[in-house]
Amino acid sequence: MLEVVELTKHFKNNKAVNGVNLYLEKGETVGLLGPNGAGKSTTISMISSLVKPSSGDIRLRNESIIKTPEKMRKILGVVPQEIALYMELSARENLELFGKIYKIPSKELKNRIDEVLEIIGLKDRQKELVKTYSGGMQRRLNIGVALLHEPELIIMDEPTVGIDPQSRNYILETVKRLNTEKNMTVLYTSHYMEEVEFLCDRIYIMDHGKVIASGEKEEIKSILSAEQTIAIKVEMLKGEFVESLKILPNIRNISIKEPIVSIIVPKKINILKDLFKVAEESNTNIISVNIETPSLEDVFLHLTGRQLRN
Ligand SMILES: Nc1ncnc2c1ncn2[C@@H]1O[C@H](COP(=O)(O)OP(=O)(O)OP(=O)(O)O)[C@@H](O)[C@H]1O
Repeated sequence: MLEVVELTKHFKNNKAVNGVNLYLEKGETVGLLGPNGAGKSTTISMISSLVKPSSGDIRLRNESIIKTPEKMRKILGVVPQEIALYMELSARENLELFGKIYKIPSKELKNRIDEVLEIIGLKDRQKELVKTYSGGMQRRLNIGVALLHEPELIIMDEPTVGIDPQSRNYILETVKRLNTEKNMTVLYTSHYMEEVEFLCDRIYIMDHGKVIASGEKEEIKSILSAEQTIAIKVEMLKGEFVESLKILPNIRNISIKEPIVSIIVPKKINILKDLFKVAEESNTNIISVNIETPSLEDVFLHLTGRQLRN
């Protein structure tokens, strides 16, 4: 349905997006993951024809839309990162106003607004002013605006940033429903691994303007299939214990979230004997040892050497 080819955007010397290739099939939910500044928003802005690419192409059903952005706008709903609503109007009034901007015929508009209010769960509060809404409710209305013209493709730019967990779950469930019940194609941008793991079948990981990994969720996780994460919970964490772990052979990575030390080691290696020896020598009491399958967070750490949320 959508194909992005060697897309590039330079802001003076900054290569914000540097040769990105990606595609979306109809009905897919695809995640675009990456830390702050990775180039996700710039990529989305080019797909939405808000920013002109320096080079590369964006194709909708095999047809370049860079010179004909109106073709894209017709089928595309964009949920921006920032709240773009009129605070002094009610939810219904906001939807009426945006419906007119989108030129939805007024006969149709009433039904569309009723349906959208149902989807975003704001039917009962539709007459209240947006400025009295919680952050989560405003985000839901932001999504509602993008759904008004029944888009085939929806692009969401970090739609759950800074909201309470309940609203966040509601949004995630709504996106899932739009995909399964309406066969809506979704491009979902986030720097929360767990959201992308929950929603998306296929994932692109971006860093420094480039796609550094892409594929089916399980495929991406299998990057680490030859390795395993071992989480060691200790009674009291001592520097000596960590230092001795560091010099053990075969340890790929050590991360600490007190009182748990997580290490990544090759699957074939039996590290447990060494682990208990090091604990004994440093007078460390091990409470539990858990062998875990790698998460997307581990994959990101492995690929970039950095934690995602820094
Ligand atoms: N209009 C602009 N002018 C100059 N530089 C820009 C502009 N927009 C973005 N950039 C730069 O491009 C790079 C990528 O930014 P972008 O916002 O696309 O990243 P992101 O992955 O969406 O991050 P975030 O999660 O913070 O939104 C950053 O270095 C940013 O400072």
